[in-house]
Order: sequence, then structure tokens, then C-alpha cells
Amino acid sequence: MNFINLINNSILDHVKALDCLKANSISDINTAGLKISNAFKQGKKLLLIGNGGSAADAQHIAAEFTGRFCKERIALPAIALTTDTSALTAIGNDYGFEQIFARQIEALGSDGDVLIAFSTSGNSPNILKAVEIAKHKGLIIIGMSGNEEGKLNILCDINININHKNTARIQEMHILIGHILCESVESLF
Ligand SMILES: O=C(CO)[C@@H](O)[C@H](O)[C@H](O)[C@H](O)COP(=O)(O)O
Ligand SMILES: [Zn+2]
Repeated sequence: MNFINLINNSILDHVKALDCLKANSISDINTAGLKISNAFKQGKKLLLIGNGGSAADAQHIAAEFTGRFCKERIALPAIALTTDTSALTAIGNDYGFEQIFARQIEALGSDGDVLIAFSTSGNSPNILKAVEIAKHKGLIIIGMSGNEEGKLNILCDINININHKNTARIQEMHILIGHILCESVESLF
């Protein structure tokens, strides 16, 4: 008994997801980096949302901007809306789980801010509600998804879609894209 087959299959699957990213998303990642840089240069901020592993991705990328990624530069304003347990539990309890991000965006989002919405299914109701209100408030929406048929795809200004069946592999591409965005934006500050 060993895990060798599982390990080989996971690596092969990861490479397939990487090929898909390379073939389809380079221009969109470039546009996303420029939009985030321009927003920061205009004094706007970046908000990030996601569920489960993608909540961790949202926090991870926000921290790269407020802290630093590869070089010394000014602190950049990025906030993950996945971290405030009081807000998440109060909004979830009083308005429903679908509203946990939407309500925070209503409170904190402004015209010209950027929202990164991570959702591997592209169909999580709390993500879709958040994107709806963000659109209404004039935020620029970058969707990171993984299901060609997800509803998120058509709601975003920039849609970075990893066409793959496996949630973990999609998330691995999302964190790579997140790091590339950090390095691209950081190079301009
Ligand atoms: O990390 C993982 C799987 O790798 C899970 O926690 C996963 O993020 C959760 O099932 C999420 O609820 C999935 O949501 P979404 O990506 O479809 O919006
Ligand atoms: Zn996971």
C-alpha cells in the first residue's frame, strides 16, 4: 500500500491546470494587475472574498499587499472580508449566510475600488450576492473561478477562469495568480 499513484495523478492534474492557465489567462492576469495598480495609485483599495480554502487565499493575498511581497515599498490597502468573526457571525445570523460579504461591501466598498472574488464553482450564493452589490457600487470586479458554466463568469469585469474539474487544482492556480498579481503590482510602487 502506498500513495505513489495518487501523488503522480495529482502532479499530472496540477500540470494540466497550469497548461490551461498558460493557454487562456495571461492577458486577463495582465489586465487585472494594471487595474489593481491604477486603483492603488488613485487612493482606492482592494477587497477580497472567498469561501473555505479560498477564504484563506483572500487573506493570504491581502496580507501580501498590506505587508510586503518581494521588495520594500509603501503599504498597499487590501482587506480580506473573510476575517472579522464578529461581522461574519452577526451578518450571517441576522441577515443570512448569503449576505456575509455583500453587507460588508455595502459598508466598506467605494466607487473605483477593486474586488477579487474567488469561487471555484462560480456559484456560491454569498459570492454572487457580493458581486451584485459591488457592481451596483461601482467596484471593478475580478473573478477567479473554475467552472466554465459558473454564474460568476458573466458578472465580472475581468474573469480569470481555470477550466478544471478539481477544486484543489483550481485553488492552486488561483494562489499562483494571486502571487503573480502581487509581484506585478508591487513592481510599480
Ligand atoms: O479548500 C477547499 C477545497 O480544496 C474547500 O474548503 C472549499 O474551498 C469549500 O468547499 C468552498 O465552500 C467552495 O466554495 P466555492 O469555491 O465553490 O465558492
Ligand atoms: Zn483546500
